[in-house]
Amino acid sequence: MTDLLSSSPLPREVLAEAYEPLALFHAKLEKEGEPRGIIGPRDVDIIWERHILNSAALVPFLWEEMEDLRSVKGGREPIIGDIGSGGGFPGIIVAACMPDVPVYLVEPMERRVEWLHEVVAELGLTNVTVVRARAQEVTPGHVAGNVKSLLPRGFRGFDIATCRAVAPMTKLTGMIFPLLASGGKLVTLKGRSVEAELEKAAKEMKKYGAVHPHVYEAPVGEGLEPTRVLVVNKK
Ligand SMILES: C[S@@+](CC[C@H](N)C(=O)[O-])C[C@H]1O[C@@H](n2cnc3c(N)ncnc32)[C@H](O)[C@@H]1O
Repeated sequence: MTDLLSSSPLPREVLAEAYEPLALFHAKLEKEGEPRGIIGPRDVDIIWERHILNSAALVPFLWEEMEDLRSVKGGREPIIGDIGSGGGFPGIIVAACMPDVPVYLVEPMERRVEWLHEVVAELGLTNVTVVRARAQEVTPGHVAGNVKSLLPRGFRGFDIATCRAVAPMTKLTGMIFPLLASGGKLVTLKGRSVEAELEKAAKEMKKYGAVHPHVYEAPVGEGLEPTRVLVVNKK
């Protein structure tokens, strides 16, 4: 099976300098993704669109939030935590597109963690740390002993948390906001039901100091269906 976008110039145009490493990721996904349970059988010919370009739609929003954070963090480089990375979405794509930003991939499942280590090595990504843990185990003040050494010294939370397809906002809020630094942001890919999710999660959002939610339509590439990005600030 061949990816519908493999002969298109679009991936290279959208990904620019990240195209080369992400083409390696694409090749690995095409060959090993389905047998290793990383992607579904119906995804094999839409890896560029559904997984790689879809994840990359988050990146312009991350640059913007990083600018915001840099101005209040006194020049300290913000760190990103991708929570529930699975096969590396969006975390691997974010790391390839932002090679100077430290990205932590937080994923509890051993099989996926093994895959993520391989991907990081094969793509030559030097800004990624794979952390085998549940979100609750990288929460400042409750960091599990076995993951402490993987996180920055004096870890006070991620400045930005990214994620895709991990949980609805009612559940995601309690998972993500405790592991964000104060003033941090959740920047997540969401489906069409995002407004309804936000409405249902009002109580949890209040409890965890999740404020100013904004939903954006995010382009994936010319001729492709856009996706949606939700940005929420931590008080
Ligand atoms: C449906 S998959 C999505 C994977 C990837 N983000 C994607 O979009 O393809 C959800 C992932 O969240 C992980 N996960 C589940 N509970 C978690 C928790 N408490 N903390 C961190 N990750 C969790 C699962 O192991 C799984 O890899």
